Amino acid sequence: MLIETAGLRKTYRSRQKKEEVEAVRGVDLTVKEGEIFGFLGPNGAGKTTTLRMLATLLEPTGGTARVAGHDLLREPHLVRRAIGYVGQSGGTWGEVTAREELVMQAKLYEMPKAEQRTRAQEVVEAFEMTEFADRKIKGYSGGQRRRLDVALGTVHRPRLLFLDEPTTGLDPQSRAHMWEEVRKLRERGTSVFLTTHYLDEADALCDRLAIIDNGEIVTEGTPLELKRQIAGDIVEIGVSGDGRDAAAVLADKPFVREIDTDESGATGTTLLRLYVDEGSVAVPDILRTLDGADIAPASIELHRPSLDDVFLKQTGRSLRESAG
Ligand SMILES: Nc1ncnc2c1ncn2[C@@H]1O[C@H](COP(=O)(O)OP(=O)(O)OP(=O)(O)O)[C@@H](O)[C@H]1O
Repeated sequence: MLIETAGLRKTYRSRQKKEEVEAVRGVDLTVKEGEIFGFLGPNGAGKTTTLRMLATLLEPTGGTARVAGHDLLREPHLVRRAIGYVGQSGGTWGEVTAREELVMQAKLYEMPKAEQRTRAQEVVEAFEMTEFADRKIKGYSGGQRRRLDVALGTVHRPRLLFLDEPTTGLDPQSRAHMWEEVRKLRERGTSVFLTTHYLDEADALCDRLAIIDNGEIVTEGTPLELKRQIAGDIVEIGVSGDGRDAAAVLADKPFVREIDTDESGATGTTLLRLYVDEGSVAVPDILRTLDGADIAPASIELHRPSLDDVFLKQTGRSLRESAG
């Protein structure tokens, strides 16, 4: 295991020690060598706090962890040597060039002088930065700057790279490019632990992920495993009123596993969320049943479970909305 934590906790105390924020409330995690592991959750869920603890930048209030073969609390210096860390955007800026920053980083990690420029060149090529590596950073686009941030984290060839929201604020093309860079890191043998509040990013990029909410892990697995927790399909039906009549007639149907009622839709309507075995078979039957009870649905929609449905099922809220 590359990362193994047990009961990892962090409580922030205000200076007057009056207020306490339980940012991380006992996290048990395992990350395997060679994985892209995602930590998905809404704003304030505790993602950055966990990541900074694992990267030795923040002292845990409780719990234990091994990172890259070393005890996080007893051997932080050995952990530090094995990992790379890229914080939320805003790291690089200024009059120097990407190449100069990379050489600086190599120096910082005490690489022999002869190797510093060679290593910088390798990283420039690996991250396809040749075109702009010798220009001043202040003229870079957001995507170029972010690419440099991540490149800097890899100069000393870490086994494990921590990335805090690597694509936040990037345009779709730069995001796609960043996903490719992260996949290439894995191909070259670097494992990646990243945080994100993008559902599609967690789904497309991560081998495994944990969903965190309110400082606690809600669920963990491969994107496919998580979506399979919601067996079958989801049919969403909009009905006027409180939806009780519709829910009552549909609840008796053998193919309906569960019905959730969501009143947050348009005024005067209710959204019924039906978890069914096979959506395409269920929809005609649902329509017939509603028709038989003289209920005309305002909308009906069939969809395969997404990671948002997993979050919704576990927390009762949509991550799409909570992430802001
Ligand atoms: N230095 C601090 N002092 C007090 N409270 C803090 C501190 N840093 C974070 N918190 C609180 O801890 C909780 C978790 O914050 P954290 O930054 O880990 O969340 P996050 O999931 O990374 O969110 P985001 O996506 O916004 O970065 C939040 O309620 C936050 O306000």
